[in-house]
Amino acid sequence: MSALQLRRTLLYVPGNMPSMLQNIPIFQSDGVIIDLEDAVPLSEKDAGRILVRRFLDAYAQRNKEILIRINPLDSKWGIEDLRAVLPALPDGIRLPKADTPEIVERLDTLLTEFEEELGIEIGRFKILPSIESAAGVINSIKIARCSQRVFALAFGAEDYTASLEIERTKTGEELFHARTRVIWAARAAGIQAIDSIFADVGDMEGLRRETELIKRLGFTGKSLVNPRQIEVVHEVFAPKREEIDYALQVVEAIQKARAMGTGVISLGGKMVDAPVVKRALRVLKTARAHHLIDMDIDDEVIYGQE
Ligand SMILES: CC(C)(COP(=O)(O)OP(=O)(O)OC[C@H]1O[C@@H](n2cnc3c(N)ncnc32)[C@H](O)[C@@H]1OP(=O)(O)O)[C@@H](O)C(=O)NCCC(=O)NCCSC(=O)C[C@@](O)(CC(=O)O)C(=O)O
Ligand SMILES: [Mg+2]
Repeated sequence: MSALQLRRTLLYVPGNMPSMLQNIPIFQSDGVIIDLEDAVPLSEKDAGRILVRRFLDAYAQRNKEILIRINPLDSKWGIEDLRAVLPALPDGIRLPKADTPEIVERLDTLLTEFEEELGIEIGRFKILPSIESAAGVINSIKIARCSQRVFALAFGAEDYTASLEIERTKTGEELFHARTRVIWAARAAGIQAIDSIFADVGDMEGLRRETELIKRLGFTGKSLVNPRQIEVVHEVFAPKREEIDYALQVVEAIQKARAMGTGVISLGGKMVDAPVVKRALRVLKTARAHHLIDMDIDDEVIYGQE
């Protein structure tokens, strides 16, 4: 069984704020994105990257995935950001404004050069491209496939709406097509899809509604700006007891069907066949990753034994 790495919550932490950085070890998010880009004012770009390097050097017992959002590669800070932070071995780089596959390939090449210089395994540093413009959305399938390092696509709704010169609303109609294309691109490439931030940190019900929506669309996680948002998003992504119970019934039903020599069976009046079983196994793998069940989930249930 392939284990599922949960990335439900990636919390942004501004790289120029020592008081916020120091709490990273205690946050319950699946990962953090230490930001050197938009959260850090121009006057603090240099101080910010030095602070982040010091913080990472001291954070020996890493207990969550650490990504660094560098400044765009074509800005005057991007390469300096990489030079400063990579020796402290973050897990990967979140690349903002990833509008083309070429810019991601350029980062891939730079990461290889740094890995050679540092004498570490080639491919160690991962890439999370941020799709945050119309060009990025259109190119998202090429971006998802252009490097082995790309483990997910992230959507950035704030810059996306700014680039389209439109307002971002809480109902999100204006984001629907872009979100869907980012999800299609990521899923077609077999990688995860991470939704944008929800900026109103006081509106927990709004956050819950948006998270329920983006989960239904197919995102596997969400970027966050405030630690108080973590719990709500984890609650939404956790499979519900009824879903787990139904998934267990589906698996039992299909095993019975197979024993009878058929690939389809009725459960509570509804047809159960391979796609239903596939979804059930997904629920069970997610439940296992949430420690809600401890059984082994066997992909052979879908495909049968040879
Ligand atoms: C939003 C707000 C100002 C609210 O402040 P408030 O003061 O009202 O928050 P409170 O809840 O009162 O804070 C209670 C306690 O938690 C501490 N605390 C709060 N937030 C913390 C945190 N993030 N990390 C650690 N600690 C934290 C705080 O220091 C305090 O600690 P203490 O004083 O000790 O009690 C604050 O959260 C914040 O700055 N967030 C990060 C903002 C940021 O990184 N933006 C850039 C990334 S997005 C982007 O670029 C969009 C995107 O590019 C990409 C995309 O979408 O993916 C696109 O284009 O879309
Ligand atoms: Mg942005």
